[in-house]
Amino acid sequence: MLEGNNLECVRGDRRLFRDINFSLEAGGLMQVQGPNGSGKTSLLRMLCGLATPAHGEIRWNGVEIRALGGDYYAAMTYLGHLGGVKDDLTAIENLRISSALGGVEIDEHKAHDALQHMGLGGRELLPAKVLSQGQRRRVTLARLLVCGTVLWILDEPLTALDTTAVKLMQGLMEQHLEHGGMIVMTTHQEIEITAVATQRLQLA
Ligand SMILES: Nc1ncnc2c1ncn2[C@@H]1O[C@H](COP(=O)(O)OP(=O)(O)OP(=O)(O)O)[C@@H](O)[C@H]1O
Repeated sequence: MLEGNNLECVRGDRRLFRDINFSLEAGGLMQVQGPNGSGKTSLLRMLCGLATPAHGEIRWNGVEIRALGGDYYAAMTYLGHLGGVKDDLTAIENLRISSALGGVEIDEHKAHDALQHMGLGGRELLPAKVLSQGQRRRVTLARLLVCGTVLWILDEPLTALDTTAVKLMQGLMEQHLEHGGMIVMTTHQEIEITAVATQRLQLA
């Protein structure tokens, strides 16, 4: 279970939010919503330990995430809105390296299969710089097929995706939730995801 207790975020001289509370259980989806600049990315960065709350705490299965360290990272995958795809590496290399950095080593065959599943068949060996924005996003999202983590934290995962890829992601996320996974995500796009428990966290 992921819990946020009385979370507060201060950026520069601005308080973006305070008193944010939630708990997310197996099979649960939390959609973080709010206008540009309301603090959605800041909240997600807190939830994956990249930023520290000005106040409050984040717990994973009852333990503060900073105390858990590597055990938390083994359970969680964070995909930031920039994607982190490296221009000079091929799609396969990008996927294998980002997976390894996330603690999961995959061979070329597995990377190939995941990229093919994401509709990138025939593009796997091209340097990422020649891929379209939507194709680059698909390379980033292919991580979800190989990571094996229970908690996905996704910042604007649907940006630049066409309708086919949005449907693919919808299916992938629903399958993850059906199997007891958890997802925290932001999106400015409309998407209906079936989950046993969906909650919306609105930032002002
Ligand atoms: N390191 C920082 N120092 C000062 N201000 C920051 C810093 N990082 C973010 N901010 C500010 O915090 C606010 C919230 O940023 P954040 O990226 O969390 O918003 P968001 O809700 O994700 O926005 P968007 O919908 O545009 O992605 C913005 O005004 C941003 O400029």
